[in-house]
Amino acid sequence: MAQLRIALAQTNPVVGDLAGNADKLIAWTRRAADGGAHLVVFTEMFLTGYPVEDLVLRTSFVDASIAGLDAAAARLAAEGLGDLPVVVGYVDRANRTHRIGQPKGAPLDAAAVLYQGRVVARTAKHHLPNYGVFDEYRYFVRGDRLPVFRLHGVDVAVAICEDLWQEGGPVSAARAAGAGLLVVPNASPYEMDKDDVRFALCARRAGEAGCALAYANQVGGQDELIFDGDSLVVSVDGELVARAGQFTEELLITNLELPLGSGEPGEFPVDALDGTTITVERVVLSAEPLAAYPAEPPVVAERLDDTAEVYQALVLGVRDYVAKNGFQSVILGLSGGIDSALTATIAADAIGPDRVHVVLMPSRYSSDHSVGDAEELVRRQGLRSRVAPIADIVNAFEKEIELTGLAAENLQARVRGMLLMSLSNQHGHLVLTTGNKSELATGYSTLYGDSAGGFAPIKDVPKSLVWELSRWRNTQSTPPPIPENSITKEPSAELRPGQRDTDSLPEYAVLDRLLDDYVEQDRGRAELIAAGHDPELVTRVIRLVDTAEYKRRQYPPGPKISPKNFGRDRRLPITNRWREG
Ligand SMILES: Nc1ncnc2c1ncn2[C@@H]1O[C@H](COP(=O)(O)OP(=O)(O)OC[C@H]2O[C@@H]([n+]3cccc(C(=O)O)c3)[C@H](O)[C@@H]2O)[C@@H](O)[C@H]1O
Ligand SMILES: Nc1ncnc2c1ncn2[C@@H]1O[C@H](COP(=O)(O)OP(=O)(O)OP(=O)(O)O)[C@@H](O)[C@H]1O
Ligand SMILES: NC(=O)CC[C@H](N)C(=O)O
Repeated sequence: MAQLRIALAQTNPVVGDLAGNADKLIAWTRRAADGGAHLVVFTEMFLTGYPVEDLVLRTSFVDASIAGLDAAAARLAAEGLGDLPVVVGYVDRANRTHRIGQPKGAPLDAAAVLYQGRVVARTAKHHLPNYGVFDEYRYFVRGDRLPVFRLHGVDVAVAICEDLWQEGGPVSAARAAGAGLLVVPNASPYEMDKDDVRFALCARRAGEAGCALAYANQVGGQDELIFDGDSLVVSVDGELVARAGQFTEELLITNLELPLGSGEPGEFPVDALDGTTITVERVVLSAEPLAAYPAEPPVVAERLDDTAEVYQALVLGVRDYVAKNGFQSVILGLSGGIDSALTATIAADAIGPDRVHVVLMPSRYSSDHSVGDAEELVRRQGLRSRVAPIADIVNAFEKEIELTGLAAENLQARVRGMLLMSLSNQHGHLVLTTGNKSELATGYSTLYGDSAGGFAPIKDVPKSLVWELSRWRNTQSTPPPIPENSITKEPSAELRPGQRDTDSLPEYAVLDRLLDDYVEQDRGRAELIAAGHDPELVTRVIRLVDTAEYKRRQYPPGPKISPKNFGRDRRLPITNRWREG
C-alpha cells in the first residue's frame, strides 16, 4: 500500500473567462501545494466554465481552450508548482493529438493531467448526457480512452462526470486497468435530493471500478443552473471517507491509503462492457511510494437539511447571477405578499440588504396591510426602499385609452413593471421578477407586467414551498426577516377590489400536487385522474398549463432547484394543438 494526499478543488469558474479561471487554477494549486497535497483535481471543463453551450461550436473558443491548457501547464511550472500533478477539465478537439475514431475537429469535453510544465495525459468524456438540461450530443463527440498515471506508485485513472452515471465505459476500463484510485471531475447541477443520489452512485461505482473514488464537483451559479459542490471521496468498499460543504468553495484535502500499481507503461484496449472498446494509456509520473507521513483525519462536512439546501441554492443562484453579470444592485416591487417578501429576503442574503432596492407601488386597490407589511419587511432587513403610488399613472393611461376588466387589471401590473424597468435603466439595478412556479405553470402573471425583469429567483419554487422556505428562514435569525402577516395572509394579486388568487386558481396545496404530477412527472390526463385528482380540476389545470407556454418562454431565467424546471428541462412547442384527451 502507499499513501497519497489528494486535494479536490471545489471552486467556482466563470463561463468564458479562460484567463480568470486559469488564475484560479494557479491560486488553488498553490493552496493544495501548501496543504501538502500530491495531486489536485479540478472540475469538469474548469478552464472554460460549464456549460458553455454553443460557444464550443466556435473554432476560436476551442482554440483558446487548448492554448489556455498548454499555457496553464507552463505557468504552473514557472511558478514552482510543476511537480504537483493537476487534473483539470477543458475543451479539446477530436483527432488533434490522438485518434478516437471520430470526425476530425469535433469538440471534446476533455480533461488533462498537467505535470512538470506539460500535458502528460488527456481524456474526454465517454458518456455524453443528453437529457434534462444536457444537450451534449449537440456539442461533443465521445472520448474512448482512459488515462492511468502512476503517482508515487499508485495508478490513478480519470473519468468525467456522466461517465459515472452510465453502466460500463471508463469505470469498467478502470477496473480492467487495475487502477488504485479513480478521480472524477464533475459539473453536476443541483436538484433537490441529488446529493443522496450522487453519494450512492459514487459508492456503487467505486465497487465496480475496484478502487477508491474521488469526486470533485463545481460550485456556483451559471444562468439557471446551480452547482452545489458536495465533492466527496469514497473507499473501494463504498464507505464515505471525506465530503466537502454544499454551495461553498472548498479545497478538500484527504489522505488515502491506496494499493500499489503494477503493469508497464503504454496503451492497450479493453472491453468497456458498454459495447465499446476503450484504450487504456498508462504513463508513469513517479513510481516510488512515499515514505510514511502523519495523516490528519478526513473532513466530513455536515449536510444541510432539505429546506436549508434549497434556500442556499437560491441564494447562490442570485449572488452569482448578479456578480457574474456585473450588477451592483437589484430592484423589485414589494407588495406585502409572500412572493416578493421571499424574493427580497433571498436577495438580501445573497448580496447584502443595502444593495437590495424595493419599490412599494400601491394602487387604488391595494390594502392597507400591503404597504404596512412591506414597510415592516424593509425595516427588519434594512433594505433600500421608496414608495411610488401608481394610481395617477394608471388614471392618466385610462384617460387616453378605455380599458375594462382584465385589460384594466393588467395595466396596473404593467405600470409597475415599467416603473421597475425605468429605475433599472436609470440606476443600473437588475430587476428581480417575483413569480413562483405555480404561477408560471398556470400563466398567472401579466406579460410585460409582473413577469418583466432580468432574473427570477423563485420561478422553480412552487407556492407551497415558498411558504415553507419563508417559515424556515424566519427561524434562522432574530427578528424574523419576514413579517408573519405576509406568510399567513391569503394570497391576492390586488388588481381589483377583494381579489383572491383562489378566484382563479384552486387552493395551492391541491394545485401544487396536481402540477407536480402533470409537469414534473409528465402524467397524462387519464393517469392524473387515476392518481386521484379531481377530473374537472385536471381538465382546467391542464388547459391553463398548456396555454401558458408562450408566457413561460418570455419569462426571465431563474435558478433550477427541481428535477424539471421551466426552461432547459421542459421544452414544449408553443404552437401546439395536442391536448390531453
Ligand atoms: N400563444 C400566444 N403567443 C403569444 N402571445 C399570446 C398568446 N396567447 C395570448 N398571447 C398574448 O398574451 C396576452 C394575455 O396575457 P396577459 O396580458 O399576461 O394577460 P392574461 O393572461 O389574460 O391575464 C393575466 C392573469 O394573471 C393574473 N395576474 C396578473 C398579475 C399578477 C398576478 C399575481 O399573482 O400577482 C396575477 C391576472 O389576475 C390574470 O388572471 C394576450 O392579450 C395576447 O397578447
Ligand atoms: N402594491 C405593490 N407594490 C409593489 N409591487 C407590487 C405591488 N403589487 C404587486 N407588486 C409586484 O407584483 C408582483 C406580483 O404580485 P403578487 O400579488 O402576485 O405577488 P406577491 O404579493 O409578492 O405575493 P402573493 O401572490 O402571495 O400576494 C409582486 O411580487 C410585486 O413584485
Ligand atoms: N456534466 C455532466 O456530465 C453531468 C451529468 C450527470 N448526470 C449529473 O447530473 O451529474
